[in-house]
Amino acid sequence: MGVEVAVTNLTKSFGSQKIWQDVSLTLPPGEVSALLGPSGTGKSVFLKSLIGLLRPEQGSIVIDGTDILECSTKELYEIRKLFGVLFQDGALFGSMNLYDNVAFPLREHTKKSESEIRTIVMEKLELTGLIGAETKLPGEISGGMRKRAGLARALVLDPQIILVDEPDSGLDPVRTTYISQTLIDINAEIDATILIVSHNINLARTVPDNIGMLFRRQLVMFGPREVLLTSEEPVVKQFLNGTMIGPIGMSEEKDDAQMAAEQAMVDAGHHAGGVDDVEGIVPQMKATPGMPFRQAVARRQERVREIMDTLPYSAQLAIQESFESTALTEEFPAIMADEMYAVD
Ligand SMILES: Nc1ncnc2c1ncn2[C@@H]1O[C@H](COP(=O)(O)OP(=O)(O)OP(=O)(O)O)[C@@H](O)[C@H]1O
Repeated sequence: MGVEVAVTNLTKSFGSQKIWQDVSLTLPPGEVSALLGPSGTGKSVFLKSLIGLLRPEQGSIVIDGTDILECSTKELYEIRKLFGVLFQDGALFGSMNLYDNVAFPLREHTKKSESEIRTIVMEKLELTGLIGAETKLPGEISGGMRKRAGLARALVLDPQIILVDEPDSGLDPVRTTYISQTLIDINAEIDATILIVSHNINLARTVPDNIGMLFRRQLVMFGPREVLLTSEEPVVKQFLNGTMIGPIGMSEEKDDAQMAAEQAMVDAGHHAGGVDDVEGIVPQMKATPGMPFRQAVARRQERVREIMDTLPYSAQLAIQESFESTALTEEFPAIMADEMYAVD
């Protein structure tokens, strides 16, 4: 199972520009979490901080029991081996075909034979739907395939934590759904802790077990998906519905006068953009039939049950509903459902 990542009171600035402050969240081991937020709120900076590429000036990041802001360079090197990272553009080597790109970390960091490498590379290419494309160069394939190749490469060293920076960027909605499905399948297959950074609304609604949101240099919230998806917080509602009405502006935060002017336009019949308000919860994606049972589902139920009392009432109702429907699906074996619902 993947490891826990516990972030406490993390603050990061560049010179006098504060990116975010006092960010605290825990990525539950083996679950899929997403960090949302408008452009420029520091989501990528957060990912880079987790892997030690950027250094926040305050707080702690404890991974597998080690605070990476306090540890030695050698310890950080060891901790980094737990990570697989998918950067926005896939970060592939343009002169290498897909096979060699995916094999690269194995050739660089292990002493495995070429036949062992072949077995691993082909397994990851199959998991990411790239069998048949091994000999293609990155320049000869679509953006979606490049992302999947980047994902395959991020998986070859059996990471326990996978960081994914905007898996949807540059992809059409259908390809975004495919990569979303791939992320869920990977979680089912290797039970790694996954953090996805995105501003894609559909992905946010359907993929993660837990969701957080950055806005105005703060972590607005982080918790089980139902908390954010049922939230009445104006910034969350605006973000999830993609409209112009709300605190998120074009390039910077709005002032009250601008918000009032925009509301007046809508009251006069102007369309504020976005889809019609989506209320309630869209079901979470499941692993593709034939994949292993996603162990995170049962673990999460147990965990969420323990913190249920601390959650907003609307989230509690949605969680209860999802527990009931999960217990009725094949993904959640009946025997486990019985254990879950046993009275203590
Ligand atoms: N190395 C750096 N040096 C100085 N400023 C930086 C550095 N990296 C990022 N920033 C600044 O930090 C802020 C947050 O950037 P970041 O890329 O993390 O935002 P984001 O939320 O990921 O945005 P997007 O969704 O558009 O990718 C930006 O103002 C950016 O200019």
